[in-house]
Amino acid sequence: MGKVVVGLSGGVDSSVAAAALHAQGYDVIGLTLWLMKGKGQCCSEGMVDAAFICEQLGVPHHIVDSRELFQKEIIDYLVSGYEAGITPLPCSQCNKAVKFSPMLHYARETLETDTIATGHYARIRFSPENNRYQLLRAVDKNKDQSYFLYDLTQDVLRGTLFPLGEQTKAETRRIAQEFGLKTADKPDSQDLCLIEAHGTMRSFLDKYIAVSEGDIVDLDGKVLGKHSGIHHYTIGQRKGIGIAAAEPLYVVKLDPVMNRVIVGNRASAVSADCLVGRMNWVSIAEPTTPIRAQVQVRYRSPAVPVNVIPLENEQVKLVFDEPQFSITPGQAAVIYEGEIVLGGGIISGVTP
Ligand SMILES: Nc1ncnc2c1ncn2[C@@H]1O[C@H](COP(=O)(O)OP(=O)(O)OP(=O)(O)O)[C@@H](O)[C@H]1O
Repeated sequence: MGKVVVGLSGGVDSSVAAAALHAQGYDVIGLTLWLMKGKGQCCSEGMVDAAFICEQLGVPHHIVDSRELFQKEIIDYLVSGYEAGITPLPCSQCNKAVKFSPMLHYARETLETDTIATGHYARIRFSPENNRYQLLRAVDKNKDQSYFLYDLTQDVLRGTLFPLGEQTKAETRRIAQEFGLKTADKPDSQDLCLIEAHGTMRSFLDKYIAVSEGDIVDLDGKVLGKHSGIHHYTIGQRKGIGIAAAEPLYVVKLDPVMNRVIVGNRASAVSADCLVGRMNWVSIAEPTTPIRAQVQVRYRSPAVPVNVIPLENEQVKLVFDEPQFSITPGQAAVIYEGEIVLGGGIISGVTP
C-alpha cells in the first residue's frame, strides 16, 4: 500500500486517520508540526498525545518545529490584518502555508513518499473530464471542513488522503473506541487553536496590538461613543458595542485611517455584492465568463446562490441573488457547485 505521512495533532480525528490507514496496510509515519508554545492542541499536549498514538500503533513519529513559520504566516498575518481593520481567516492560510505544502515537502524530502493524510472532513477525487483533482464536501455536513481547504493546490490534492471524508464524526468516535485509542474520548476542539491557547481572540490580539482609543460613529459621522481599538470589532457584530439606541446597532465598517468604528442598523450591514481577491480555482480551470454557483461567505453560513463574474488579477465579483448580511473583508468566500468546491478567495471589499 505504500508509505503515508499522517499529520497528527493529538486529537481523535487524526488518530483515527492514522489507525485506519495503518489497518489498511499502509506504512504510517506520524508527523506533528509544533506550531506554538503552550498547552493544548498543536502544542505540548498535542505532541505528547500524538507520540502516544504512534507508540500504540507501533509506527515512527516525527516532530517538526514549525513555530517560526506559524509566527510569520499566521500570527503576523492576523495581527497586521486586524490592525488594518479586516478580520482575517487564519485556518485556510494555515492549511495552505503551514500544514499541507510543508508536510508534503517534508514527506518527499525526508521520508521518501509523495503521500500525506490528515483527519480533515472533506473528500478529494480525480476528474478525468478536466484532468483535475477536485475537492468535495465531507459526507458529514456538520463537520465538513472543505471551506478551510479551498486554497490547496493541485500538487497538494494529488498527494493527499482524507480517510475521514466518507464517515460521520460519530463513526470516527466509534472507530477510535474499537481501536482502543487513547484519544477516543478526547473532547473536540471548540475554537481556533490560537484561541484555545490564549483564552479569547481579544486577549490574544491585546498581546500584540496596543490599545488605541477612538470614536464609534454612525453612518453620517456623528460620534456615538468610544472604542478601545478597532481590532476588538468585526463587521456584523452587534453585542459589545455598548451604545444604547432605538434599534439594534451593528458594526458596518472599520476605518483604520481615522481609527473609527462605524455602526448602523441591520439594513446597512447588508451587501448585494462583493469583491474577492487571491482566487484559487480548485476543481475547475479559471473561468473566463460569468458562472452560476453557490457561495459560502463564512464557515458556518449556508451556501447561497450567486453570479460569479471573473475579473483581472485573480479577482472575481460576486453578485448575490439575495443581499447578504455582514460580508467581512478578510474572510474567505468559497464557491461551490453542489458538493464540489470550485474555488475560493479572500473578500476584499463590498460595494457601498
Ligand atoms: N500540529 C499539527 N501537526 C500535524 N498535523 C496537524 C496539526 N494540527 C492539525 N493537523 C492535521 O489537520 C487535521 C485537522 O485539524 P484541526 O485543527 O481542524 O483539528 P480537528 O478537526 O479537531 O482534528 P483532530 O481531532 O485530529 O485534532 C488534523 O486531523 C490533523 O491531521
